[in-house]
Amino acid sequence: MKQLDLSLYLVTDSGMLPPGKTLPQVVDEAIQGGVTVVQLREKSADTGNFIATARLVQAVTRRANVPLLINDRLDVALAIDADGVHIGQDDIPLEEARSLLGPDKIIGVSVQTRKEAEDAVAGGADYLGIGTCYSTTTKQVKEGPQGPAGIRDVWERALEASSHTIRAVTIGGINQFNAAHVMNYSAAFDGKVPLNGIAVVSAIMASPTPRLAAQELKRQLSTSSSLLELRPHRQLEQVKQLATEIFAKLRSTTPLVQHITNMVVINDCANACLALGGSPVMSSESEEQADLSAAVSSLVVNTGTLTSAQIEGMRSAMKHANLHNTPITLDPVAVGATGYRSQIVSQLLCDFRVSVIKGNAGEIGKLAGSKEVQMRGVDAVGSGFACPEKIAQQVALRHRCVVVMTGAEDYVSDGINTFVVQNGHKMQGQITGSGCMVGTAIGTFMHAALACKAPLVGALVGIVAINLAAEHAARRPDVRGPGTFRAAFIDEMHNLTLEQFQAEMKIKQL
Ligand SMILES: Cc1ncc(COP(=O)(O)OP(=O)(O)O)c(N)n1
Ligand SMILES: Cc1ncsc1CCOP(=O)(O)O
Repeated sequence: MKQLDLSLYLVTDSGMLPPGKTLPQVVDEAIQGGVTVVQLREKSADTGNFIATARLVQAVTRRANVPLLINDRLDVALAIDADGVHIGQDDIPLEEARSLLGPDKIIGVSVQTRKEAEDAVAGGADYLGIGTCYSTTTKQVKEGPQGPAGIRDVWERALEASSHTIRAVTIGGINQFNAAHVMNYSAAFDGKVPLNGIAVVSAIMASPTPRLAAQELKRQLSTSSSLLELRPHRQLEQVKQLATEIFAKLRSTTPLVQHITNMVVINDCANACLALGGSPVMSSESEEQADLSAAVSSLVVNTGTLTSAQIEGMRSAMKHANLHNTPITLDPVAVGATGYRSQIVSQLLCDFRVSVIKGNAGEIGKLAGSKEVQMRGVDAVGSGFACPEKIAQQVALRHRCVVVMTGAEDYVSDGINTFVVQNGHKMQGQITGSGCMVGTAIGTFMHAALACKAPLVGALVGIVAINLAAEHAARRPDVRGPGTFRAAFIDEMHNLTLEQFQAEMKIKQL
C-alpha cells in the first residue's frame, strides 16, 4: 500500500488567499500546522500558470515531505512529476489516468454514491473523496449535501467492496466546529472504522492564520479519535462503582450547566440543576453563545416550545459546544408530533455531535423510524415496544451517542452496553416537566461523567438520581398531590446523599 496520510487534506483555492499571503506561503503554514497532503486545485489558471504555480507549491511540499496531488489535470501532474492526481466523475476516466500515470502514482477519485464508490474501488483508486458532506460556497455542487450519515453509507459500501483496503476522506463544509462530529458520525460499522481524514478548502485557505487553522483541525481530529474510546464494554459492578464516583464528583465541582429549554419547565429545570449540585444558566440568545461556551461545562437542549430565535440560539450553542468538546444532552421533546419539529431535530443531529439523547418512547421510537409507539402532543401513546432495549440501542448506534428512553422503566444504551433503571415513582408522570428534569439531571452529571470517560454512566447517574428523589418525595407525609410533590421532588434532589444513591440504585444490565 502506498504511503499516504490523509488525515488533514488541504485542497487549495488561490481565490481565497488572505490579504498579503501567497499560495506557497499559505501551503507552508498549513503544513506547519499539521496538513498531511495537499491538492492543488486551480480552476481558472491557464496551463502555463498552473504549471508555474505547481512548481512553487511543490518546492514547499517536497521540503516538508508531504505529497502534492493535482486536481483534474494529468498534463500538469506529468509536467511537474507530482505525487498524483485527484479526479472527479466528469474528468478523465480512472483507467486512462492509471495507464498514463503508472502504478506508483496516487490517484484519488471523487464519489457521491455507493455505485460510484464501487466503481472507483474496482478501477484501482488509491483513495476516495466522498462528498459533499455539508453545503459549501466554495464549489457549486449538483446534488444537495449528504450529511455525515450519507457519507457513512457510501464509506461502508466502499469498505465492503474493497475488503477494507480502500482509504477515504470526506469533503464539503468541514471546519473546526464540525470536524470531530463528521469523523465520529461518518465512521462505518457501528463507529468502529473511521474515515482516514477530512478534506478542507476554506477552513484553511480563507483563514488569516492558516497554521492555527490547521492546528485546530488537528486538535478536533484527535478529539474524534478519543471519542471511539468512550464506549468500552462495561460490567455492571464497574458501572455501579463509576456511578458512585460521578455522583460524588458532581457535588465537589458545581458545573455550569447551560439550558436552552422550553418556557413551561424553565424554572423547574433551573431549580433541579441547583438542587442536584449544578449551577444553571438559561440563555438562548445566539449572540452570546460564543462567549458563554468558554465557561459552560455542559449544555442541555430541549425542543419543547421551539421558536425560530431559539433554534438559532441552539445552533450557535451546539456549534460552540462541539468546538470545546462540551457534552450536549438533547431532549427532542415531541419530535414525532409535527413535521416541523422532526425536521429541526434531524437537522440538529446531522450538524452537531450530541453526547446523550433523552426522550420518551414515542420520541425515541420516532428517531428509530418505528411506528410501534407514537406521539400525541408531547406524550407517547400505545402499549409500548415489544423490545424497548433494541430501540434504544439502535438509536444510540445510529447517532453515535447515549440514548435514554424514559417510561415505567428507563432504558439507557450506548449501542454497546444497555441497562434498565428500575427506580422512579408514578407521581413523576403527574407533574409537567418531569421528563425535562431528567434531561437536566443527565446534563448536570455529564461533565463529571466525561471527566471519567463514561458518558453512558453519567446518563445512568442522572436518571437514577432524579428517580430516587421522586421515590423519596412520594414517601413524604407532607406530599398530598402533584403540587406538594413538585416542591418535595426538588427538595429530595437536594437532600439525596451518596450513601442513599449507592444503596438504592436499581440498575440491571441487559
Ligand atoms: C479530496 C477531494 N474530494 C473531492 C473533490 C472534488 O473533486 P471533483 O468532483 O473533481 O470536483 P472539482 O474539485 O474538480 O471541482 C476534490 N477536489 N478533492
Ligand atoms: C472541491 C469540493 N468538492 C466537493 S465540495 C468541495 C469544496 C469544499 O470546500 P470547503 O471545504 O470550503 O467547503
